[in-house]
Amino acid sequence: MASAAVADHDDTKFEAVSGKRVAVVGAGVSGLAAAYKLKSKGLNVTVFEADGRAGGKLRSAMHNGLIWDQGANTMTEAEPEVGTLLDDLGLRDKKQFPISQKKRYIVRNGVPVMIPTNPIALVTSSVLSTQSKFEILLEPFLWKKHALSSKVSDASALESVSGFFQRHFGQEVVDYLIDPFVGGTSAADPDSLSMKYSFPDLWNIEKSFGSIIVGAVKTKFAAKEGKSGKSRSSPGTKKGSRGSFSFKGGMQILPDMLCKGLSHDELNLDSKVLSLSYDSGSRHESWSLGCVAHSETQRRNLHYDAVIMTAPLCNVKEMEVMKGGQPFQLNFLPEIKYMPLSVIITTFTKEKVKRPLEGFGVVIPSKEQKHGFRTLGTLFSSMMFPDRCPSDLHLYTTFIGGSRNQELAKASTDELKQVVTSDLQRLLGVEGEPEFVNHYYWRKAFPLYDSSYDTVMEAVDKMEKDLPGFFYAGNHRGGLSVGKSIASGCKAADLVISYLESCSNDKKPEDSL
Ligand SMILES: Cc1cc2nc3c(=O)[nH]c(=O)nc-3n(C[C@H](O)[C@H](O)[C@H](O)COP(=O)(O)OP(=O)(O)OC[C@H]3O[C@@H](n4cnc5c(N)ncnc54)[C@H](O)[C@@H]3O)c2cc1C
Ligand SMILES: C=Cc1c2[nH]c(c1C)Cc1[nH]c(c(CCC(=O)O)c1C)Cc1[nH]c(c(C)c1CCC(=O)O)Cc1[nH]c(c(C)c1C=C)C2
Repeated sequence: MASAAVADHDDTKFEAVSGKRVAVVGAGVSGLAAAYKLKSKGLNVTVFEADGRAGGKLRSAMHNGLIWDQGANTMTEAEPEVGTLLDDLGLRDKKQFPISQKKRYIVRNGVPVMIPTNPIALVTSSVLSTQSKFEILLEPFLWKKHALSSKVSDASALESVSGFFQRHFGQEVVDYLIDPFVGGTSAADPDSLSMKYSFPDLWNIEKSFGSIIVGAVKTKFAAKEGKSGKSRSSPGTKKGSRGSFSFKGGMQILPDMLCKGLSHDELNLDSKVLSLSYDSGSRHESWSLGCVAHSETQRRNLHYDAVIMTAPLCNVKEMEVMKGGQPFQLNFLPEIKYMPLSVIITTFTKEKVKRPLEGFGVVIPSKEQKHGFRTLGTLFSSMMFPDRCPSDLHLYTTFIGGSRNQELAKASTDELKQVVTSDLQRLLGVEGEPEFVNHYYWRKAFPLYDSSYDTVMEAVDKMEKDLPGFFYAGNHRGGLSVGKSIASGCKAADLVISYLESCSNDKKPEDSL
């Protein structure tokens, strides 16, 4: 009964906004997820994408029986919005889980060592010295407070990831666990990342419990208790518990399926948004959007009731924005640093790989560059997903650049092929040249969530506050991962619906006059 009442309420709510026109800028996974949600609620959506293809940082390729990803390789289902979307798209059957995904390696003293995944494995592992293992064990008693936190109220908000973990677990943990984790999830280094924005959950745990170990254990128990209570009434809530996954055919399947629901008129590829204008005087469609296609010289102006912006903020900064006929200067948007990255795909015949490793991949800590390594890390793509290449080959995906080596990210395919072959020779014993090489360069792969990121978030909040009906979503807000980008897009769609509903309520008395 209760759920029927809720459904009734929701139906009236959507009736009020159905047919309203919403522009979504950017056909990355956040924009497409937002458009999908809005369309499913009966709104009229148009997606604008500057590129000639949809997907943004999800980009799969195929050639001669090889399948690889040039952008994101895997995703998780930690955000509930992801599970809902996969169900709605009927994509559960296409999910592909990596074989032995828990086997992940870091390099220590020039050789790959498996990263321990539980406390017992940590004790026996050679990743850390005995002293560091004790420091972890004794962290509840030995962790140090932020030196300035008691004097300057907001000083801890600016703390770097390395500073934070150094206080809790010591420098070796930073060098051999945190640095490779950060490298393998953002291509950044722990000195420049902000703890508050990169690991908000751990940052909050320290605020509540002090010790990370105590806080993590207590939070885990509390979550388990919550879950067991829940699972009695609704079985099957452990959908996201199997870790990272891809799709048969690569990550591109996800944007492709999202695009399938959009008609030709609803998805405008090759359409770069150049300007946005808000006019509060208009009763309907108070937003005007100017865009230009590659093939055209003339700008098209189109009208909408709301806008969801998912283009990277560096692109938003270039847009001309007007409010009430006056320029709305975006000079309050700070410059954002981006990580450049090259992704190199190689294949080697199996007999040429003398020491292959099973599992997810290997990341190289910055400290290990002294042994001559120049790559950030390599995913063992065909070990994870054997159908990605013929059975006589190994296919590898190697990442180069990031904050550690920004110049090398820009190098030629030939130079990078040598760099990758040299690192794989040391790590896996590959012999000779790769059979196949593919190179994709991301000039701005990831925004850097550094200590000035609070000014970025403040500027985004200001844009939304000063521009009614404008909502910002995507990987510049709340996290880099595919899952977090989807969640951000879905949240923006919900906010648009609430906003349009409130507009229609405001207009009702006037309408009846
Ligand atoms: C190499 C690489 C590996 C990654 N690996 C993983 C991984 O394994 N797991 C994971 O979870 N995440 C991974 N990520 C991160 C994740 O893929 C991205 O953060 C996420 O896909 C971003 O989605 P988005 O929609 O926010 O942005 P984007 O995908 O960047 O989409 C924004 C879109 O806006 C368009 N645009 C820009 N300006 C305009 C304009 N003026 N008009 C119209 N359109 C415009 C762009 O062309 C783009 O298509 C990886 C990213 C990269 C680059
Ligand atoms: C070595 C460089 C990189 C590798 N992948 C990426 C880089 C820069 C990009 C990337 N990978 C992940 C994400 C999402 C981050 C998030 O916030 O969830 C991004 C942007 C997924 C990921 N990769 C690794 C981990 C621990 C995660 C988190 C999700 C999960 O646990 O599966 C580690 C890792 N990345 C790379 C390798 C070789 C590797 C581990 C051995 C490549």
